[in-house]
Amino acid sequence: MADGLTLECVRESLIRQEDTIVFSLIERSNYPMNSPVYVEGFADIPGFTGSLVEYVVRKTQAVHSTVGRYESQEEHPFFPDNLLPSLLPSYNHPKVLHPAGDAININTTIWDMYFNQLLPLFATEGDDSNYAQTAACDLECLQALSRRIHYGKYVAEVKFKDSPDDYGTLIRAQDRDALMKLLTCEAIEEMVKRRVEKKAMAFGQEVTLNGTDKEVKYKVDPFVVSRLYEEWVMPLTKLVEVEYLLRRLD
Ligand SMILES: C=C(O[C@@H]1C=C(C(=O)O)C=C[C@H]1O)C(=O)O
Repeated sequence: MADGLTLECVRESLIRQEDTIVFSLIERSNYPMNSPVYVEGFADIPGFTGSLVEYVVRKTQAVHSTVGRYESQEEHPFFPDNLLPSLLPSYNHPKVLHPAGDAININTTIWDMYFNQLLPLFATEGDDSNYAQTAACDLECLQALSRRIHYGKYVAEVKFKDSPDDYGTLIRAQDRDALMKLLTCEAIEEMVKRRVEKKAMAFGQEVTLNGTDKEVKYKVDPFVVSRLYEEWVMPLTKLVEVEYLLRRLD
């Protein structure tokens, strides 16, 4: 995103990212829970002791880092240790964020939320042995959620630029609670919740050719998607916003 960062274009990006999140949850819902994917040591991979999903995320993100994925300020790896630098020439991604924000990475919290809170809400019980496919879907969900939540840095930057005096006073006082209050817009949050619920209905509807089906079935419960946003996605985005603002004048 170029220098002309506005709240409107930041909000548009968040709206587009809702589509990616809803679709990634729908893709994951094609598989049951497949719990062996999450059991440490189950895959018995030589030289590796974690779970299959951890293996897939680590290896995929390691490859992506060698082609420059994490040079973009919009991207955050789940396992930042030991990532290799990019083999390609720099893409010259515009650096619109304050460099002190680069250190903010809450993917550990996102990982925990996804596996311990969200997945049990929407994955059906069962095991169909599609472990690699399941782990690949989890990776897509995690990346989509991580990108959206860390986009809070852009939200914070644009809000700071729009009202530098109001934010500046609170940043100098390092007043976390007041910053949270100032950046919160409840009317927007209400719209986000309603919109993602509607998207889950529209994108996840089972389409049939005969019009006699009385009960519409959804691949992912629209209420779960709305709850995901209310309880985790928006609060974590705002947490990133506050963390970013606290460092904005460093
Ligand atoms: C993104 C914004 O800032 C805050 C974060 C929101 C979110 O995570 O969706 C929504 C409203 C605000 O509380 C905004 O004002 O648009």
